[in-house]
Amino acid sequence: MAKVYYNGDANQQYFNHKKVAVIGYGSQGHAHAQNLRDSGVEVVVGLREGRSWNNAVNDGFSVYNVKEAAEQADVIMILLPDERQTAVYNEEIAPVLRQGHALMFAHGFNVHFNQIVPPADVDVLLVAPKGPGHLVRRTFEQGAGVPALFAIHQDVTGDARELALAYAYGIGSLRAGGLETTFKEETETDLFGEQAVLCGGLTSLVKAGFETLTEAGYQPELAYFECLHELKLIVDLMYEGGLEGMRYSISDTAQWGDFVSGPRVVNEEVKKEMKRVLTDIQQGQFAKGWILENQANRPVFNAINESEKEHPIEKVGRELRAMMPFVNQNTKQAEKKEVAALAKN
Ligand SMILES: NC(=O)C1=CN([C@@H]2O[C@H](COP(=O)(O)OP(=O)(O)OC[C@H]3O[C@@H](n4cnc5c(N)ncnc54)[C@H](OP(=O)(O)O)[C@@H]3O)[C@@H](O)[C@H]2O)C=CC1
Ligand SMILES: CC[C@](O)(C(C)=O)C(=O)O
Ligand SMILES: [Mg+2]
Ligand SMILES: [Mg+2]
Repeated sequence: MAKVYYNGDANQQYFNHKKVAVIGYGSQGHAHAQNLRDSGVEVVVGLREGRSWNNAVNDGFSVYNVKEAAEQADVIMILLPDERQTAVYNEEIAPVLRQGHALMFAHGFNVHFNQIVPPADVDVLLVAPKGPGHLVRRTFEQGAGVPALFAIHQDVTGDARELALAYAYGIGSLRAGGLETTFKEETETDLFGEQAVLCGGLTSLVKAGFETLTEAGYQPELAYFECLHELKLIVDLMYEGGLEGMRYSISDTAQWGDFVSGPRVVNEEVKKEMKRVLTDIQQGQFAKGWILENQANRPVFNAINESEKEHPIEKVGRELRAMMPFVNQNTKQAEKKEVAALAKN
C-alpha cells in the first residue's frame, strides 16, 4: 500500500516567519486562504479588482494585486483558473520571482503541459485537494478534511517536501490523508477522473437515465428523483463504506439489478472509450483543444453551457429543489454571504 501522510508527518512550525500569497479567491482560493489562516499561517491574497477581491476583503484578508502579493510572500500558491494561469504568471508573477521563492499549484496542468516553465532557482510543487474547494472549507470547519495529493517538480532549497506536507496540514488535508505523486500522474488522473467518471461520466449517465424514463412516458419529477436526487444518497453510502457499504443498505433486488444490468450499461465499449479519453489526455490532445478553445474565446464551451441549462432535468430539478430548501442550504448560505459582501462594497 502507498504511504499515506497524516497530521503527525507535518512540521507544524514550518510557516513560522513565512508568508503565503494565495493568488485567486474562488472555489479553491477561499478555502486554502481561510483554512491556512485558521491554522495560524500568515496569508495575503492576490487578485484583480472585482467580485473575488470584495469577498476576500469582507473575509478579513489583506488583498493586493497579484504582483504585490507575490512579491511580499515566501510561498506563492496559484489558484487561478487553469486557462488563465499562463498569462497572469508571465505578466505578474514571473517578473517578481526570486531565488528561494516557492511556487505552488493545486493542479499540474500548466507545468506538466509546459505552459508555465518556472525559473530553475525556485521550488515548484503542488498540493491538490481531491475535492471541490467549497468542501475543502466546509469539511475543515467540521473538523475533518479533504484528502490531497502532493508532488515536487523542483526542489532547490531542499525544503519542498516539508513545505508540501505543512501546506497540506494547514488546509486540513492531512486529517484525511496525503499521498505523494508526480505532476504527470496528478494531472493525467485528475483530468481523467473529472472527464470519465466524476463530472463527464456522471452527468451523461444521469441525463441518459432521465431521458430513457421520460421518453418512455414516465413523469419527469419521478425521473429526477430516481436518477439525480437519490444519487447523492447512494454516493454518500459509497463514500462511507465503499461499494459493499452501499450494497448493504439497498435491497437484494437492487443489488441483483446492479450485478446484472450495471455492466450492460457501462460495458466493454464504454471502457474502450474511457481508454481513448485517457490516451487523448496522456498525448496532450485534450490540453491542446482546451487551450485553443480559450484562445478563440470559448465558442463551443459557451454554446454547450447554455444548452445544458435548458435540459429538461434542469427545469424540473429547479422546481423540485425550490420545495426542498434543506437540500441546498450550504449553497444558499454562501450566496447570501456573497450578496451581502457585494451590497457592502
Ligand atoms: N474547483 C476545484 O474544486 C478544484 C480546482 N483545482 C485547481 O485549483 C485551481 C483554481 O481553480 P478554481 O478554484 O476552480 O478557480 P475559480 O474559477 O473558482 O477561481 C478563480 C479565481 O481566480 C481569480 N482570477 C481569475 N482571473 C484572474 C486574473 N486575471 N487576475 C487575478 N485573479 C483572477 C478569480 O477572481 P474574479 O472573481 O476576479 O474572476 C477567482 O477568484 C485550478 O488550477 C484548478 O484546476 C484543484 C482541485 C479542485
Ligand atoms: C472533479 C473536478 C476537479 O478535478 C475537482 C473538484 O477535483 C476540478 O478540477 O474542479
Ligand atoms: Mg480533481
Ligand atoms: Mg480537476
